[in-house]
Amino acid sequence: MTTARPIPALSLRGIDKSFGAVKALSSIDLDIYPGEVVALVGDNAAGKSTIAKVIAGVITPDAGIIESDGVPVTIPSPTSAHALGITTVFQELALVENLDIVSNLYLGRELRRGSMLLESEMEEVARQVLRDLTIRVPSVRTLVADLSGGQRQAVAIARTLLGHPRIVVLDEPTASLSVSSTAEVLTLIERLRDLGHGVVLISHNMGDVRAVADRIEVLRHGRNNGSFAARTVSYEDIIAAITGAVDFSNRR
Ligand SMILES: Nc1ncnc2c1ncn2[C@@H]1O[C@H](COP(=O)(O)OP(=O)(O)OP(=O)(O)O)[C@@H](O)[C@H]1O
Repeated sequence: MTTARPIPALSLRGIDKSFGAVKALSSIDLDIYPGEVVALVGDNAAGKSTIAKVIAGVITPDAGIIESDGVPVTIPSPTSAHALGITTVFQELALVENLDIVSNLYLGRELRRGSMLLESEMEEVARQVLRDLTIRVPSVRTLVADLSGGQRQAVAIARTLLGHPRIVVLDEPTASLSVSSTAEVLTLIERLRDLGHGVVLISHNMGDVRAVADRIEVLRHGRNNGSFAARTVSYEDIIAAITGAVDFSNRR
């Protein structure tokens, strides 16, 4: 007896996107399942960030179908992405250095009663979110300026969780992090999966990808070039797919 796979939380089919003469995406397919880390890998200009932006509602595709839980949808804006339970943490972290963790978590969506900020309520939720993700910081009142790179990335990810997303897209979350900070962020990604989120991990770092991904989707020149189970694929096959040494475009 075979067990049917669940319906993807988000499914992209035949997504095209051009910027003038540059065809950034050509008929891209991508499925994101709950409780799974799918890594999106590929060389520079392969189209990874463009896909992240399509999912985030930052850019609109020229063609293709997007389904959320099997239902056709459009994602014309970041607000509509949020409404579908999609949250994206882009490379350039949008944290404010001279504010503390609580203020950063709630930036632009502070809890208020009338004109009064509900500081202790925000502090309590902040503690809970950090606890759920097993993120260790000196205090929720520590300034972001005093955090390590890994802790900052963790706070940026925790911030997205306040919106109770189903899908978390992480664009190069370990770029420019130290070895120990990278390890913290990878543990956090596993935690997100264990909490049932569908995670899209965009990364150039094959070590990171192989450490946490369940599935690896390779892009080359804006096209799919293979879908691999991370546990069993060889390093050589991934590199061959990324460089185009082997055409894996039918392997889906
Ligand atoms: N806003 C834009 N205007 C014009 N061209 C763009 C734009 N965004 C992306 N592109 C082009 O689309 C292609 C795919 O870019 P994208 O940023 O998605 O690649 P990537 O795989 O994320 O690359 P990298 O790993 O270098 O970040 C590139 O050729 C890029 O120059």
